[in-house]
Amino acid sequence: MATIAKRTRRNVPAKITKVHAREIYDSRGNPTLEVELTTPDGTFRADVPSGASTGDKEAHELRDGGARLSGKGVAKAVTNVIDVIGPAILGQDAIDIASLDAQLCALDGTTDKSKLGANAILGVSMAACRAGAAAAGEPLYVFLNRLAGSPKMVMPMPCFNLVNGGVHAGNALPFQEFFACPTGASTFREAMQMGAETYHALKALLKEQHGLDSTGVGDEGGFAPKLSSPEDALKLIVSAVERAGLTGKVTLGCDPAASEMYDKDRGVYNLDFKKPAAEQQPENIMKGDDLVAYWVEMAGKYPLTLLEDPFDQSDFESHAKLTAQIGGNVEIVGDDIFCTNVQLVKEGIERRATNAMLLKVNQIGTVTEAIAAYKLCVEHEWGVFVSHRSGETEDTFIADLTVALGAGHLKSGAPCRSERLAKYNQLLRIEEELGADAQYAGTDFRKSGRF
Ligand SMILES: O=C(O)[C@@H](CO)OP(=O)(O)O
Ligand SMILES: [Mg+2]
Repeated sequence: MATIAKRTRRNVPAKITKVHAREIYDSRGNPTLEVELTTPDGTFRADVPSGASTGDKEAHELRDGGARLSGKGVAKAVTNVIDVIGPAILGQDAIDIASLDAQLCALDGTTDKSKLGANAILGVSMAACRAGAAAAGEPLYVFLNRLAGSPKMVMPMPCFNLVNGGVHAGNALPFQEFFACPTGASTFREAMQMGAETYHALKALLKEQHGLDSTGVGDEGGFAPKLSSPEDALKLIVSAVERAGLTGKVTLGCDPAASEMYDKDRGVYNLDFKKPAAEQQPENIMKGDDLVAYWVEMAGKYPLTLLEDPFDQSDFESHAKLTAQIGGNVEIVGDDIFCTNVQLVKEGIERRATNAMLLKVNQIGTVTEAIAAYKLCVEHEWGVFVSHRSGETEDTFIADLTVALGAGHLKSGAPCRSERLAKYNQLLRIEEELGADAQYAGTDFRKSGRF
């Protein structure tokens, strides 16, 4: 950590002198929010991402009424930042993130941030962290590490989303994300190379087996081939890993985003939900227990190390059954079921629903609350998997946050497309800056906050 140690922490107040916001566009071509916060150290920017397979209990993303071809705008959220939040926080110290975030929550006054918008609030919270880091004279990841009181900064194991399905792609694949996880790398740089090589091997395989038109990509940069069987996707990644000469070093992960395939009225999971009714097969309509058995089978057949949202967000029972059966070997991550919300995570811990939480800052709306959810997980020896959203920007905040927390793993899509690579490339820079002190999580990726 040579470079960092040489810096002297300034810790001068970072009085906020101006708050500005504007509408920009995300990686899906939809409007999203950008915030700029000015202190004597300069102007600090943060962009807010946006999800497609959102959890029912996520903090409220404020969108304007009416539909444009590019999706609903965020003009109201922009106005809330400029006219409501700005005047209220002028003169505040951006170094004191906890107080600032508490003030933002109080100003909103609702439990789901629906008055001002979680997007408006989060943009200010993230930009303030950047201003605070500048005032302290530290890189963002060091500032966030102290803010979280996390014992160790760790380079995360990146989970590369190589095959896209679900609501992120136009194919018939029911599961949303299939990951290649370079657990066997020894540095983050090597993990990146493994991810990129597996990606290229997969592209070549897809061309050979499914033709040129199979190499189009989904929302997160992974390929979206015309497959409908999830097992075919798992097999393809196993073959790509083999072709890249990385067998044993790269394992698999999957986020089926099962809330999307849950038929509430019938209480069943429909793995053919993207197919016309006439083509749906009875064996692909499953009850909770059938799907538990399906996942146990998949974990036995494939080198699966991580499984996110294997059931609907309301189905704590099936989550708990699966965690009891395979949780020792496979990290079972809750995304829609917890929404980075301390109250929901508490319930999950009591019911032993999973053994890890997905952390998305915009699901809860302030950096402070996301850190609180992280701390609760660490106390209970749960994993914390940091995540981008399917609608992303060039903002790299989550890269710094993941290192800062020592969360051990993150997902930021495929190793292609700049909004995804922005995070991975920032991690390459951080690893270089940490120098000899950089520790890569690798096979220990589940030891979030306990390295
Ligand atoms: O389900 C997820 O984990 C995410 C990110 O990959 O997708 P979205 O942002 O659409 O919710
Ligand atoms: Mg998910």
